[in-house]
Order: sequence, then C-alpha cells, then structure tokens
Amino acid sequence: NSHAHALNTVMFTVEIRQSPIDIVPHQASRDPNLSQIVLNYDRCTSINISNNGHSVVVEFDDTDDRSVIQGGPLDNPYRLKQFHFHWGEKGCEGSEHTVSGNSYASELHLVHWNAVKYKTFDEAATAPDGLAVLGIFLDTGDDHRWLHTITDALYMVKFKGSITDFKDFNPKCLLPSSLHYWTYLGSLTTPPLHESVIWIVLKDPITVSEKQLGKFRMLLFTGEEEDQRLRMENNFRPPQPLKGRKVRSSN
Ligand SMILES: Cc1cc(=S)c(O)co1
Ligand SMILES: [Zn+2]
Repeated sequence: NSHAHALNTVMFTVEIRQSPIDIVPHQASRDPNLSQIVLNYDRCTSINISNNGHSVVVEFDDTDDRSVIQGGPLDNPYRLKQFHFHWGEKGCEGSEHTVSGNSYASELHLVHWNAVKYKTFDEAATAPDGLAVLGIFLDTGDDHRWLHTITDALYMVKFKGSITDFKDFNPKCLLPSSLHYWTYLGSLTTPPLHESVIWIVLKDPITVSEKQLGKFRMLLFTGEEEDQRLRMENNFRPPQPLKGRKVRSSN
C-alpha cells in the first residue's frame, strides 16, 4: 500500500531584530546625521478606544497623511494608526524598553506605518521598514493633566472586545518637553512579533500618578462572557538580545 508522504515543511524564522531591548545610553552612538523627529498631529482624527485583550488602544483615521511622524531615522512620513500602552502591576516595572537595566512604570507606543511604500497597514507590518513606533516612558509622580481624558474612558472598555467612540483626542498632549531620542531596528513586542519596526524611543519620560496608572490595571484580559476575570497587568515583553545591533542617539 502506498504511504501518503505528507510534505510538511517546518518553517523557521530567524529572529535577529526583536524588541524591546535594554538601552545603554553611553553605548549608543551619537549620529550627527540624525535630524530631529517632527510630529504633525494637528489634523489627527481619533476614532475609538478599545480593549483588544492585550492592551487599550486608541485608533486614528489613517486614510490620508493628516497625522504623520517624519524626520530622524525615517526616509518619509509614516501615518499615525493607533496608540496603546504597556504596564506592570506595581510602579517599579511595566515598560518594555529599559534604560541601563531600569524599568519605568509604563510605556506608551504610538504606531505609524509607511503608506508611501505600502498600500495597507497589514502589508507594512510585515516589511522591514514598514512601521515606526514612537515609545514614551511613563514615570509615576504627580497627576498628568491630560491623561485623565483616557483614564476616564477606561471603565467603558473594561472587557476584552469592548470598544467605544473616542473623538477629538490629540496625543500631542502626551509628549514630554524634549523630543531627544534613541533609535534602532526592531520588532512588534506582541505576536506575531514581525521585525518591521523602526523604533524611536524618547529619552525623557512623562509623569503620571499611581492613581491614573491604577485605572489601567482595572482593565481585564478577559471578555464579559468569560467566567474567569483576569486583570490586565504586566502586558509588557522583557528585553530581547541585541544581536549586534547599534542603537543611535539624537543630538
Ligand atoms: C502594531 C503593534 C505594535 C506594538 S508595539 C504592539 O504592542 C502591538 O501592536
Ligand atoms: Zn506596544
């Protein structure tokens, strides 16, 4: 009898540019050719806020170049698609990138995609120069005067799969005073971990209060219909091997 030979080829992806990483400032090379980054968010259109079971996400209208990031390591403008956060269960950890081994309480990711070279976000998300993610550290201290707009809406997206309108929010209010940054080539930090991200991590954190951060920890990983309720916390990936990559520093 004939043997059915299944041609099951096993595919291995070689992971050489994974994120996040530990950033060691004095090992980063100051690159005079690195211009400042420019954020043109004034005409941004926020649409909704949702809980996707990994984080809380605010999405934007990315059908044209109304809100883009450019300059720095980027060859062309990248369109703002969404922003989301990563956080811990207590103040001392929660960020994804670390600085000389030190974590911040949380990290905000503003996700942009290269609409000049690629037709859709999904196509860009698998290309080596497809995405540009701006990372901003959150430190704990005083209340952040604008973050309450987001934390006041979190009760509406407590459960995985929940979504609600979230209009007229401009994330420019979440930026620190300085746009000095580190940049390196990396990946998404959640599955499918595509190696498609040009990372731009701001050196200066913003400050938010423990009370405001605590509201993120009331979110759930689980859906309303599930009997198990799992608090959404520690949704951060630990630092990954640098594998010889160079981190550059803006002036
Ligand atoms: C697209 C995207 C980017 C990041 S950094 C994330 O955590 C999830 O999805
Ligand atoms: Zn992220």
